[in-house]
Amino acid sequence: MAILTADHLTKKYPGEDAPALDDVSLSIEAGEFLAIVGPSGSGKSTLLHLLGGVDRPTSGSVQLYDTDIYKLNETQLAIFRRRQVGLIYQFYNLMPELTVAENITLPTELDGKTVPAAILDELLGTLGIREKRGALPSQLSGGQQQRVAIGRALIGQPAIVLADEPTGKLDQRNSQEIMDLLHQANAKSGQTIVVITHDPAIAAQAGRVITIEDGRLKEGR
Ligand SMILES: Nc1ncnc2c1ncn2[C@@H]1O[C@H](COP(=O)(O)OP(=O)(O)OP(=O)(O)O)[C@@H](O)[C@H]1O
Repeated sequence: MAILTADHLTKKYPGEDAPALDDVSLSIEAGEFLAIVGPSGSGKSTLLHLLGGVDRPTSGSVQLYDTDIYKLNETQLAIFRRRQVGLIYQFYNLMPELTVAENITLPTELDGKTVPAAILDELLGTLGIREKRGALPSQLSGGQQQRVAIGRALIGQPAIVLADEPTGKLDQRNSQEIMDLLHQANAKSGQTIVVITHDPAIAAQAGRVITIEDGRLKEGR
């Protein structure tokens, strides 16, 4: 069953001649682990942002479950994104003044809900950062910060997790550990995951790989 369907997505940034993304259509199955690869500047991040409702396309549509997300107004889209999309970035993007536990529970709390203590505890344990729950991001290594970001993305069991070069700043061992956590969420909970990567070894572990070149979708496997 397709969880997400992107139809004829085109994105032209203001002032740019060529579109960053040019008529891309794809569908993502529930429970898929998809890697997006391609040269620098080819449009991978632009595609990821459009899949997650972070930016708006110039034309085309994205349907997540039965919601045509770009028909939503800004407020509706922000709420939808918070509930249905987990975002992970290369630079972690944690709130510096919040603790590990507070960073992870923030999206849920913004929704007016509380994360049960046992669920938070289990997730912290899975991520291997239980003893860091009261620490601030500045007191953590890069790998630990990315674990927090993964926790924040997974806690609400979103429809889809979108990760933009999640291991781009990490050494090989930490990179593999981060990927193992994402694969574990995919295998155990059926979490649908899309990862942009430049690393062939990481792409090789995905269930499907698509290639973006010059804003267009090339053949994948
Ligand atoms: N906000 C923006 N305004 C104008 N142009 C942009 C903007 N964001 C991206 N671009 C341009 O769109 C094209 C695609 O960028 P994008 O970041 O999607 O590529 P990418 O494949 O993710 O690159 P990288 O692998 O280097 O992260 C590039 O030419 C880039 O310069």
